[in-house]
Amino acid sequence: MAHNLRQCRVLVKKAVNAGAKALFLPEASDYIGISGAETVKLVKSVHDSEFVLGLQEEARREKLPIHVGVHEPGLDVSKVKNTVLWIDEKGEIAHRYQKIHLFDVDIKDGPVLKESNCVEKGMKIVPPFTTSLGKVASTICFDLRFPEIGIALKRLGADIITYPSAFTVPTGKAHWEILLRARAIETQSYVIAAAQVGKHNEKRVSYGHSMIIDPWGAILADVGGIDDEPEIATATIDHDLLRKIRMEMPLLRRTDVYPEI
Ligand SMILES: O=C(O)CNC(=O)[C@H](CS)NC(=O)CCC(=O)C(=O)O
Repeated sequence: MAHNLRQCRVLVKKAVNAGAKALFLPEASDYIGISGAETVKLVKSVHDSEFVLGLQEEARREKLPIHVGVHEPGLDVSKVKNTVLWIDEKGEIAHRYQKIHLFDVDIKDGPVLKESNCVEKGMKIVPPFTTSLGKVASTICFDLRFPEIGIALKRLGADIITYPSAFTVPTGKAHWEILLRARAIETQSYVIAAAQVGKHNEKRVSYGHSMIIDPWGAILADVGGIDDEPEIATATIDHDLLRKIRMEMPLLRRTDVYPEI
């Protein structure tokens, strides 16, 4: 966790130097455990986590909001919550989302992960919140595969939908970019997807390729192949473009035919 905090502090500096208005960090930026048991053993509440306290200090000092994925203690002590925090420019935790869809897979010759063994699932969509970039909405990683949550967040007013992630390499190669672009196109929103990259331990490697996508589906940034060091990407959020795309091609839903989500 101390190492991850050091890496995040470097990214904060880079974001400040780039003139960024906010910094978006990946899912589980505090740590990736080698097992469910280790994930539970390492968890700390935000009040005791040197990782979260350190980022709050950075946000306050640099007046830079930070959106970051972490683990928090579960209601059941044998589990954790997989959450993302919006730390505002005063260093306060102003918003929090808990991952709804958990990653339980058993792929032949591929990843076998059962997130629900050690993670409690979130029970609600958190409405988009106002920031100096526009209205930001949070989801996490595997949520990306469920268009419903993106569409619900768009209906609630999102301009930017975030997918902080730690995708596996095979699923990342096959699906990451196309899913992100699809979510941006169908919601006519910016998509910001900060992604873990590289080897965490003997069992886990993350695909990387943090991306920023515009509401037309164009990739504005793509950084971090699996051998790369942590890096940031920047892009401008263009509210005229958001308005233009939404006006020129209104996506009026037929909720008289299928249910509203
Ligand atoms: O393990 C932690 O502590 C943090 N959580 C994760 O890394 C999660 C659960 S294992 N990863 C994903 O959801 C990847 C999804 C994915 O790769 C896909 O949808 O293809």
